[in-house]
Amino acid sequence: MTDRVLVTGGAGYIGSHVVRQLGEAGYDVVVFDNLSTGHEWAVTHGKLVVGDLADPEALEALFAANEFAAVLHFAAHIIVPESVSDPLKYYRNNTRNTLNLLGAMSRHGVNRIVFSSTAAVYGMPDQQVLTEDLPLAPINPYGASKMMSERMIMDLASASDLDYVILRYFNVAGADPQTRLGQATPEATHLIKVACECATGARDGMQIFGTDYGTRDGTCVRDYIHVEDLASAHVRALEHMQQGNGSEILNCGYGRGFTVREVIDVVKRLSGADFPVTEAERRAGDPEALMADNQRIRRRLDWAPAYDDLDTIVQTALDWERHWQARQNNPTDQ
Ligand SMILES: NC(=O)c1ccc[n+]([C@@H]2O[C@H](COP(=O)([O-])OP(=O)(O)OC[C@H]3O[C@@H](n4cnc5c(N)ncnc54)[C@H](O)[C@@H]3O)[C@@H](O)[C@H]2O)c1
Ligand SMILES: O=c1ccn([C@@H]2O[C@H](COP(=O)(O)OP(=O)(O)O[C@H]3O[C@H](CO)[C@@H](O)[C@H](O)[C@H]3O)[C@@H](O)[C@H]2O)c(=O)[nH]1
Repeated sequence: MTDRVLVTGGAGYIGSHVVRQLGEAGYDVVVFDNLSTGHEWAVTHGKLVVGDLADPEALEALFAANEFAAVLHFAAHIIVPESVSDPLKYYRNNTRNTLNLLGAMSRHGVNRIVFSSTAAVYGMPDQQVLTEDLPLAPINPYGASKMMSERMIMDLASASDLDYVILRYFNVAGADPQTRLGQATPEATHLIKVACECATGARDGMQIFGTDYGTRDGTCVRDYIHVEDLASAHVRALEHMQQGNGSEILNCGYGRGFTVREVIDVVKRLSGADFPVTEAERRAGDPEALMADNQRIRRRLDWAPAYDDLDTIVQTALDWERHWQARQNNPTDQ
């Protein structure tokens, strides 16, 4: 059995951290990415094939040229408000292109997949700590596009020898502690990224979306997971399938949450910067509080986080942000 693995979207934020850990674990990695939001420099291990999942010929050539032991599928569009205004863009790239990928895997006998899903598949649940067997009720096309992809994967698995690990990420943040990788998406909307851009002077200020929630300080609660811990879950998921342990659906989070105000306070304290923060209306589609019940991933993958600390998450994000801005200002000085 070969240990060559295909990583779609491996030039992006989360995929690039996973590629680094896979490379360090000895896997032979092939990244397939159209570089729409990813970066060539972010592929630190293996080979990058520039191509689009919407292109059947490129996919066919990729699978004909390589014998893959498994696929890790990250490639997607990820901006929730954009999915509301342009839903077909999300169904095309997230749902239809997952169908294209599953078709190529099926034709070429590749029978293991790790899939990047999201807490957005749960929608606006009544409870705050979420288990994997809750009913899925996404409230935006992004979440729906991922739920439909999950369903296709499960249906194909029922009809074939496909094994899968569906990972439902909660709020991913932080960066490689050695600042080799980090979130480099232009016009990012994620809370910790936005606050770090304010702290380092790349933005003048930011808003808190909603201060009248029923939480301890009125702002939304989220379960922030360090990208390195999320990456290690992927390596374990791959090993789990390679050892013949079958398919899983697993939440990826720490099981505790922080409010928006608490996150901003940590960014201010660690950076020493006091940037302007204004209070604004609730953002459409924001659930009040989301936290992962992570008992299943701990048990099934024997996964234990190494960075479960908000200061560590924010410090690595701040270090990356400073590095990334210096690099953009002096592109030759890398
Ligand atoms: N960032 C989060 O907090 C979060 C939370 C839950 C789930 N996810 C999921 O994790 C995955 C990775 O997200 P990310 O934050 O690293 O985003 P990202 O935008 O940094 O990475 C996505 C990568 O996929 C590539 N890509 C997109 N469409 C493609 C296509 N048609 N063909 C080939 N390559 C394509 C992009 O160029 C990019 O490198 C996504 O599936 C996303 O839905 C992310
Ligand atoms: O400038 C900002 C940005 C965000 N927020 C708030 O901060 C919280 C977190 O927002 P954000 O970082 O945008 O993440 P989410 O909207 O929770 O979504 C992320 O986490 C989900 C899983 O929980 C994934 O499904 C999504 O893909 C991913 O973007 C929310 O209450 C936002 O309203 C602000 O108040 N101001």
